[in-house]
Amino acid sequence: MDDDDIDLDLLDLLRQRFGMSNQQSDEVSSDTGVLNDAKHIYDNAIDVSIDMYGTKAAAASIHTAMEQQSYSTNAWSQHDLHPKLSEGFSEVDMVNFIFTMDLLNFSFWSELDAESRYQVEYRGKRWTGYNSLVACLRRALDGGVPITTPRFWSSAQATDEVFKLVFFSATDEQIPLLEQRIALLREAGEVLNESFGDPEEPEGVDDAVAEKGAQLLSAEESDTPDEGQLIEGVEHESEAPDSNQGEAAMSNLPPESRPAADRSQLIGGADQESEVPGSALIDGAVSDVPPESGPDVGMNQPLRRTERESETPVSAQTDALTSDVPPKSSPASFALEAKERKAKPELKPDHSVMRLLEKAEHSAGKLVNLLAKHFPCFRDETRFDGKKVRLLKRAQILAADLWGAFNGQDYGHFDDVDNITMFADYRVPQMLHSLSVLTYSPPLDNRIRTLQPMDSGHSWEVQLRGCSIWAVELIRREILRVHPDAGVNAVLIDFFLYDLAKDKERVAGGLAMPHHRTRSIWY
Ligand SMILES: Nc1nc2c(c(CN[C@H]3C=C[C@H](O)[C@@H]3O)cn2[C@@H]2O[C@H](COP(=O)(O)O)[C@@H](O)[C@H]2O)c(=O)[nH]1
Repeated sequence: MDDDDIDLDLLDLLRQRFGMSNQQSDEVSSDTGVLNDAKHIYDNAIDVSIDMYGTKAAAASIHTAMEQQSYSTNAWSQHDLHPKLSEGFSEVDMVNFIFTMDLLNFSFWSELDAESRYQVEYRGKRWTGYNSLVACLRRALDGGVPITTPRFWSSAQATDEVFKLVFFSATDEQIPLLEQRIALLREAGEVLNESFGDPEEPEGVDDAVAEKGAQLLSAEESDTPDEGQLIEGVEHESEAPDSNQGEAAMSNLPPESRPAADRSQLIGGADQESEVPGSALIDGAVSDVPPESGPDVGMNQPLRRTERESETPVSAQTDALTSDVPPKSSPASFALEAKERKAKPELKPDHSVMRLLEKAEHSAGKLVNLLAKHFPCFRDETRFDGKKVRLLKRAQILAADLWGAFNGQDYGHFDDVDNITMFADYRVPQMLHSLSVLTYSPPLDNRIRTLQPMDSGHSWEVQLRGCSIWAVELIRREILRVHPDAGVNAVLIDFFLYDLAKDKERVAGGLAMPHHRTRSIWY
């Protein structure tokens, strides 16, 4: 071999040494590295620590409560707004809905009070937080906008105005990071089309069909006064404040296409009757909520699960702020109404997300790594103590939501779902602190109590997120140490803690300790 020849073996060795191996371009590991990175953060954290006694007590209480409630993946479908096969969603509809949802599943917290904060009107109720996102998606689908079809996002019909109507608010506050959400959808649509699209499928959305979807948005009047339909025609009640670009853009729309916003119906959520009985605090776990401050929702008082089946689930009631209005028909029946009312545009199914799932070969870890590899917006990584750390919250919750929605079958079947960690958001850390699992240094504690934001990537934020992941891992290990057959994993513990946090927030008017405030697309 003379000097000019490239030593391909050496090149391959170097590529593999520096993680550039072209093998990786075809295959991904099933190891996400998140748990190891969380342990690294915990081992080097100085402002967040994990209390052993609090962790043991929380593990016992969480296990008891989960047993009492037979908490399982079934809880996922008990959420009133989550799409269900039984409602007429096909498998591809479900997969695309969940991908869209977890693409945008971040940063819903608001500086405003319950009445003024961003909220979405759907099925005669007002929804906030995570539920506001799910309500937006369902409302758009009811209104004939193919918001969960990836091909639509980068099509000519998906204008900024259309997106802004999808997320339009029942108050003056628009959804946080609206511009970023629109950009993420377009970017993800391009990636899906380029890397996972079906060559036989048309490049863009069928214009005539998408045009009908857009027309439904701006129709002058709907035949049936239907909260579920994107509301058209009525003059926007108030001029959009300058700071609210999204609303301002909408106020530039022709009046007939601006969403109505009848804010007179808003009823404060906090003074709503509590559905969930108050209950003794969790044995052994000291809560931040002093007893005299009113009933707290401990974990040993099972949520009235039957109510969750028949009524808006407790975790969603925080977000249902208005008077009862008979819930809107489900998308399946709406589709029939739409056929009578207008020719509901039938978009050809977009299988690109399904192809992405097939590439993961029923490995949640591979799916998470594929998402991080192909989609910058899922690449939830940062640096801590001089080391790159991966947290991958939305990539992991996407795998978990599929697992929950399909009850671990079909497109929700993952052989390694137990390797998925807690999802490092802002809600579960708050719950872990209120259970005395996480403790904070005085300056961090003060920063959170005084509602001062912290930058994305700040050491405090990374410690909160990493230590939360590790704390849930320790809770999982403790439950299985005492109850080897408990059948819990970090996903179910996380889902349970999130739902519990929402229940406590609804019943106790918010947890005594607020959550940390970072405006971020990562969680
Ligand atoms: N760790 C964790 N974080 C979660 C969820 C969920 C909802 N999951 C549903 C699926 C199954 C469960 O039963 C839930 O019904 C949303 N979030 C995050 O919280 C924040 C929103 O909070 P708030 O503004 O208060 O709604 C935001 O960062 C959002 O990404 C979860 O489960 N775990």
